[in-house]
Amino acid sequence: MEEDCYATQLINANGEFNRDGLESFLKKVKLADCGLSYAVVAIMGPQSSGKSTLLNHLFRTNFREMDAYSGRNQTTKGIWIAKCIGIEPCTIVMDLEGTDGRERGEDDTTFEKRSALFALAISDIVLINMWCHDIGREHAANKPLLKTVFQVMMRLFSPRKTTLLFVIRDKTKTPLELLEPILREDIQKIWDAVPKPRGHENTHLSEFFNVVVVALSSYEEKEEKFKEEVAQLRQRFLHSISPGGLAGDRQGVVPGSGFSFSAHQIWKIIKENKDLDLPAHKVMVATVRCEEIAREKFNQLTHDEDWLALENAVERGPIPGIGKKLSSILESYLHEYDTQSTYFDEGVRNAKRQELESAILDLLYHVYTTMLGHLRYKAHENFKIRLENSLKKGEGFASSARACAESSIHDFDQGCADAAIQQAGWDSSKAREKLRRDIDAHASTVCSAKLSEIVVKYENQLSTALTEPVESLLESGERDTWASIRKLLKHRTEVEISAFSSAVSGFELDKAKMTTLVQNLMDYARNVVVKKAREEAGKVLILMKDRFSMVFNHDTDSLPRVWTGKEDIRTITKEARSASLKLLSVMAAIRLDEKPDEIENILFSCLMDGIVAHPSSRDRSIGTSSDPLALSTWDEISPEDTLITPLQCKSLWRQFKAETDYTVTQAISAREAYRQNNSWLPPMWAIVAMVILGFNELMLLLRNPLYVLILFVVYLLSKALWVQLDIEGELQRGTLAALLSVSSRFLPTVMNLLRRLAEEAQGYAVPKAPTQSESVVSQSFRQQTPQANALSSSIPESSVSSNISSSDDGVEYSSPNVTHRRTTNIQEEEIST
Ligand SMILES: Nc1nc2c(ncn2[C@@H]2O[C@H](COP(=O)(O)OP(=O)(O)OP(=O)(O)O)[C@@H](O)[C@H]2O)c(=O)[nH]1
Repeated sequence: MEEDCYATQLINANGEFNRDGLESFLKKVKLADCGLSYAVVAIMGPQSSGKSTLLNHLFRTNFREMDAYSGRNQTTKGIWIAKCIGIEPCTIVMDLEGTDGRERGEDDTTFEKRSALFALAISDIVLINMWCHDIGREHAANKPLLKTVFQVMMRLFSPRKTTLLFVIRDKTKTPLELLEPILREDIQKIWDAVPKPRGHENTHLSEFFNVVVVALSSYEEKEEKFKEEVAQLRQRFLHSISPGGLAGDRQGVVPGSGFSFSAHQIWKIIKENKDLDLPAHKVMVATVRCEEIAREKFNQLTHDEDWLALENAVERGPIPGIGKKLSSILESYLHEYDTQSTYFDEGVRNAKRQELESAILDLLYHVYTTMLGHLRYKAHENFKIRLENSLKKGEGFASSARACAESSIHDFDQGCADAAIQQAGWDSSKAREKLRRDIDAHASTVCSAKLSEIVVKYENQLSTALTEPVESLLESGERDTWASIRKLLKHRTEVEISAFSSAVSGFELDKAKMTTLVQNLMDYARNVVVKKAREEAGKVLILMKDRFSMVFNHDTDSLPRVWTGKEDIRTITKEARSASLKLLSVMAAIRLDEKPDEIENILFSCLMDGIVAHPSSRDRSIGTSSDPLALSTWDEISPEDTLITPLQCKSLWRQFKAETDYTVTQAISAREAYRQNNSWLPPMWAIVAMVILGFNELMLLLRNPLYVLILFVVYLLSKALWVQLDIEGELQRGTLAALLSVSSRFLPTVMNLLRRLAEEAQGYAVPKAPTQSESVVSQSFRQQTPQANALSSSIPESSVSSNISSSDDGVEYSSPNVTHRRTTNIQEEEIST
């Protein structure tokens, strides 16, 4: 199939540029792929001078030719363009509207000039078609054309060399060797006559043009010869752009991809009648085209499937080797740009390449920063896990945090290097700093938490080690209580601080921080003691009563005291109160600073020595400066260390005394009762009086044996009654009670005794009756209430037998001793509560 020349009208008769037509034509001839390897040929000459016929034979195009039989009418309007068939490299030929045409008249001069300028601006070879018979003629048709060509050539302001190929048509028998000098002379004359711009006055024609002359036989008369000569001429167009070829120096040539834009711009400038600066135009074309190529490449990238997949994937997580992938994308698009822009002006090309690279990098930067975000997050999480594992292994916090931070940041750096694009030189230092800050913040949080755990642990240990011993020491209320507490506090604090220091050594805390923590621990220990002391001070009255009861009710061997009448209750009471007051003096203030004070002396002098002890003296004492307890502070003790103020001490002492007085009273009652119970014999003076006054009767009895027998029988009966009536037991409950009891039971007992004697005398076997003492004791035990049982179990056995008896009606009653024990037990219950 024969190749098409794609003839297209480039500019119509009205001077309108067919941009779309040209684009379409260039696509068909694939000029963009040619780069700079293409040539442009134009033909100009008088109308109907056989231009189209020549081009069609020379380049196998199909420009419209005039029918030889229809007359010499204009066939080519405007400028047409077509591809030369079979000419390498790609050659484009332009057929210009003929000059000097009858239809256009004088006005056509403008179009002639414009089309001539256009042809000269974009063509490498310009064919000037002329009749042979015009050579040497003064008014030849080609002279105005040449003048126009030279004039417009001046406007290009370019020393570009274009080949002017003069094609002499219908050559005559005159040999070309004779015609050519004449033609060149004509050309030179015209050149000389054309006004030249400043600086080009003496410029030679050859600096702008290569002038070549060929002559062809008449197509109409010697067609075969014509075709033969045209075929020869065609050979000169093959590889016309090669060195030594027919084309000019091609300095203004633009790459094939810019041809359309360039041609359009040139025509625009020509139409606007502006000066056409070809070098500037070349730069302008390069700028526009490079921009177009760069824009096209950028758009292609934004729709690139690989890129879009990468952009989506990076949102979901880190992508290994992303830097290389991004680099590859960048390189491939820059390479395409380089390939397509390679023939444009180097300066422009490089500038636009940088712009394209920058735009692509801006696009890729988002992916890079997202990737950095993933890397930073991952490194941060890894740091947390590593630190936790390291701490679980028991390694020191500071060294673990350091090592984990270094390895996490190292991982991040490696990730950054992996994500980096070589061409970009992006800076990851900000993300690195952020990661460092995050790691430091996390390490700081963990450090604080771990330190808090350790601090709490040692605080608890301190609390455990101090609370109960301090409580015990305070409740002992000894003179050296506070010295012992200070010693205990110092010892336990030292032990715990030593252990604490070892425990936190791995944190590598600075000296100030360590000092603060140790001080806090010391303060905590002190506060534990203070808190305990305040707590104990709050229940000092109970403790004092407890102490009083302990001392009062127990002897020196800590055995429960029995009030036998021998005890010195006054001394014992004083001792017990003294112990309680000592406890109060211990509880009155916190003495952790080893400063001497007079609290104990003041309390003893004021309260034990009776200065303000009596309630009646209260009103007189309070408010007087002479009473040391009429104050709300102790002299040597700061308000913070004061647990019980002097006024409170006084008040507590009054309350204490009031509540313990009953105990003392009970003790005194018990002692008196014991004494009475154990002294049933008459006083010594009565016995002596009885012996002296009854001496005669005694002697009388001793002298008469019957009296002695009667006395013996009376003794026996009396003894029997004594035992039967348990008179000794009755007397222990009091004389009056004994008399009443014995008198009420005397007669029945005597009767019972006599009855039994009578029965025994008559020989009846009388069952043995329990003895009075046995029945009384068993009855007594049977009739004891549970409370009495409890009481009896809490007091000595000897006391039970002597203090508990039963009445005739079976109701139990207690001696004063029993009452005293009840009181004691009630106090004990209060203390234990
Ligand atoms: N005498 C002569 N006539 C020719 C020659 N070549 C073509 N012609 C005739 O010239 C007439 C015009 O031919 P075209 O090729 O259309 O001429 P043109 O210059 O393209 O015409 P326009 O495009 O209208 O300017 C036709 O009738 C051709 O037969 C030639 O070599 N000698």
